[in-house]
Amino acid sequence: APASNSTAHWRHLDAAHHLHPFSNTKSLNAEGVRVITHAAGSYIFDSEGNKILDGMSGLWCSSVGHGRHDIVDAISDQLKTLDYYNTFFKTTHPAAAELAAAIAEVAPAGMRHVFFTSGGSEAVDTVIRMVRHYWAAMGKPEKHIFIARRNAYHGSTVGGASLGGMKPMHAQGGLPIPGIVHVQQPYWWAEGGDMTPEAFGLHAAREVARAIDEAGAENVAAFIGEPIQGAGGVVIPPATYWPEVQKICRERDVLLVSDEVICGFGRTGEWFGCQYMGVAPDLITFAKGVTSGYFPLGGVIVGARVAEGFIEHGGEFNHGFTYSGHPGGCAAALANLRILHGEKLVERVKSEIGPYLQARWLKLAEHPLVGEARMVGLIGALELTPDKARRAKFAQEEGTVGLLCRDISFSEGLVMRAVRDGMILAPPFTLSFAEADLLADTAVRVLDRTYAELQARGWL
Ligand SMILES: Cc1ncc(COP(=O)(O)O)c(CNc2cccc(C(=O)O)c2)c1O
Repeated sequence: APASNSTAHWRHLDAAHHLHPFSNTKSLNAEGVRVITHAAGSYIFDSEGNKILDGMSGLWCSSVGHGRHDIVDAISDQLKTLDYYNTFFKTTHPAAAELAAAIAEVAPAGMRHVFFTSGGSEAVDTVIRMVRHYWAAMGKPEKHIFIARRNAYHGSTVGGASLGGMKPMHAQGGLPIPGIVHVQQPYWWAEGGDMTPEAFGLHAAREVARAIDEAGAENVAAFIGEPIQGAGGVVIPPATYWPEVQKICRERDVLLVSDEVICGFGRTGEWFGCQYMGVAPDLITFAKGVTSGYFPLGGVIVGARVAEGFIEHGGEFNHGFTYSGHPGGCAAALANLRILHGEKLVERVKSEIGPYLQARWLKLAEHPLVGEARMVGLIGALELTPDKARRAKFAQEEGTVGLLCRDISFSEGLVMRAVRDGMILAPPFTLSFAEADLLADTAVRVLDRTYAELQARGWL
């Protein structure tokens, strides 16, 4: 039998017992899973001793980097004092109250209330229930429909996956649930045609107006969107998009929900992505970067209009989770926020490491394989194409080139994620300038190797 601390041992146990998220377990087991054993700073290490630059901050979450023992100690101290108690039935605990206040402090003006969950999907599902309850409490129960975008990602619960616009997710489980309308996404590269980005931004925003008017504004509860669509491929909307959406929603008394599970807590160089886009939502969902992934935590930040209506007229809200406000998650988030404040990491994303990496990243558009390079704060994407002028797709099945490039990147010691035939990036806020240079230099090598491989296959 393989040694108990060997790759073979962990692969054996994993293949025999572990069903992975978003995976084809059969092909994963045939290929063999990579065992990540530890992490430090901007790096992850696998059981074969490979050191890999974590260009995705895990899954968009490790904002302050790996191995922060001050967060670990804060969690440990909290759990030794209070391992668990709930926030149902007229109880709270210090960390929950303190974290709600600390989030209200950094949230956009007027957003002073927080509902806690264990992750982003639960936060999104909470919004569906909270918003519909709000409108009913306002005497308008018919305002129940949500407008969301095609190719949006809002989680993997029945509600979150229904609000999301990813067809493969809808196909498994008979989704979406009723009362959800999807509209065009503001994805200029693939859908902008001959329009300028500015014109396309307005065009995509007006799809929201059309959808609301078709459903009847009196039946529409809210619009939900990610400031920048993350899992959809880092779709950065033209600057004209969000202000127009906000105007359209205000004219029709439709609430605005900013899903900031990825964009929240500094990823764009602002505390929240809606601030980067210049809009003021009624609700914000968050998770991931609120604890830098050290402990599961998510939630909803509620603005004045909904909070006031909800508190004054909502009565008992029949919704919540066992771990809503878990002491461990709250302690992790408080320690994480202390680091974000103490090391001025949001400003660092906005004014130092963000601009530095952006300069290197945007230059990649000069590479023959890259049709567009885009980055805001520390979230970016490359669009690979065989014909830049036509923004053409590859002849091969969409995603084939992306996965090839992703595998080459891993072999070169850099994690980048593939989405369709693009590469996406979201490194830790603590990335050093030297690591940013290493990342950019490696990306060039990855693109060169991918280009050579495509030529060898006759695909270019
Ligand atoms: C905008 C948004 N909203 C909700 C969720 C759901 O959060 P939870 O996963 O914590 O339930 C997300 C999560 N985003 C997410 C999750 C898993 C993988 C990837 C990827 O890009 O590969 C992205 C997200 O990005």
